[in-house]
Amino acid sequence: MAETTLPAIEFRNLDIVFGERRAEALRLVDQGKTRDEILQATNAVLGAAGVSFTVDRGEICVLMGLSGSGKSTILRAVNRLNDVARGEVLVRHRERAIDVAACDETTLRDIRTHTVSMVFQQFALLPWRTVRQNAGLGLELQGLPVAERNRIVDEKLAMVGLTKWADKYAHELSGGMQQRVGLARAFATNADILLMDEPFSALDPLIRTKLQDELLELQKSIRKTILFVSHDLDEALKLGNRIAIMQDGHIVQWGRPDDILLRPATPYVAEFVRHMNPLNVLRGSAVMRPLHSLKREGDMLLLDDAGGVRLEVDSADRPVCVRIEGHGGTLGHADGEEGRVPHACDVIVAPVDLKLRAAIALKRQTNHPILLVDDLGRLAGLCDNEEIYRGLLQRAEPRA
Ligand SMILES: Nc1ncnc2c1ncn2[C@@H]1O[C@H](COP(=O)(O)OP(=O)(O)OP(=O)(O)O)[C@@H](O)[C@H]1O
Repeated sequence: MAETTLPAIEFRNLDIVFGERRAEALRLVDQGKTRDEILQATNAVLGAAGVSFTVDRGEICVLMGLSGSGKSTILRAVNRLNDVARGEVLVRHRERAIDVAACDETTLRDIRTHTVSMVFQQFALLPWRTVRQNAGLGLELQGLPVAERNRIVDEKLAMVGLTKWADKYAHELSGGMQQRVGLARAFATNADILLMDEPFSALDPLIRTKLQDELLELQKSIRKTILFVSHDLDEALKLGNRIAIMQDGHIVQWGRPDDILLRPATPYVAEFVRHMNPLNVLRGSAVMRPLHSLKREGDMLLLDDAGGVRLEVDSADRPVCVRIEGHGGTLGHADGEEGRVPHACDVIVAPVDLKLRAAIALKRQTNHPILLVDDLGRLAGLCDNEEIYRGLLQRAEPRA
């Protein structure tokens, strides 16, 4: 595989078993026995079974599921804190895919020091060290001289807004601040992969939301690969580029947030998503009527059933102009985040990743149809009332 396309992490048919009678437990896994049956027959706990998925570089992948479903078990396999019974855990390390489950101790140490860094739920700060010393722990293990260490740490403490607290001790900080130290410590090592095991769940809801926002903001510049454990679907949908939903050691669905919301794969997932608010999760691309299903007449696309609103596109399907009941109309370009159009218009053009919330704001403001275009300005689809209602009701258009 070309080095640039190597995923950051790849799990291949991973089984993890806690207990003495591993081989017997694995035989029962192969026979399709459940975790309970395996426990009863062998006294071994099935931590994870048949887990396969990839995490691309720069992606946030969230492992989500009820308590005991196996999220931490999988996360901890990435730096071999858990033994793998069967399968591979490939980690991109120094431009090569290394099977952490099978590599030698020296390589493992190198991976833990330079490639994979962990952020814990309970912050794990050493009480006798200052914030700066805690944040520099990973760099100390890398053997960096103190001046260099402090330079990097101060930079990371600034990133998480803790510059003024560098010389304080953990007990002098609030929970949210302590977790910011945890983040600074993980960022400081320059590891490409961050493992985050429910990092915000010990915090109160307001601080938790704030740290989620900060993480997303930071991620725009740091572009780390993050494997994040959460038992909260709201958090998973907000943070994850992709989400793996776990049940009893198995991954029951792995996909993008909109896929999980619109196409839950099992009743268990459907139960999770039933009460979710789709407004902040769904984007135009997930609900739009795609270009190929719009009616065409020559180089005109009909945007309403009566054929009164017609769009002319060029040879690359880029919107050129619009005609309303035979008269020339104007196209207005909206920003994708806020849902605002700069001037009066008849039809709106917006980025295909327009949030559903922004689409509703635009409709409310103008009541015009919304054309969704890709990065090159080519029409991808139409988002009008029908598509918005469908999204709100979390009903997927049958796949074409
Ligand atoms: N070191 C261990 N020894 C024995 N059993 C373990 C060990 N680690 C995890 N388990 C068991 O494996 C199963 C999965 O645990 P895991 O911690 O991965 O779940 P989780 O989804 O992360 O749950 P939580 O949200 O409660 O942390 C549980 O039944 C747990 O008891």
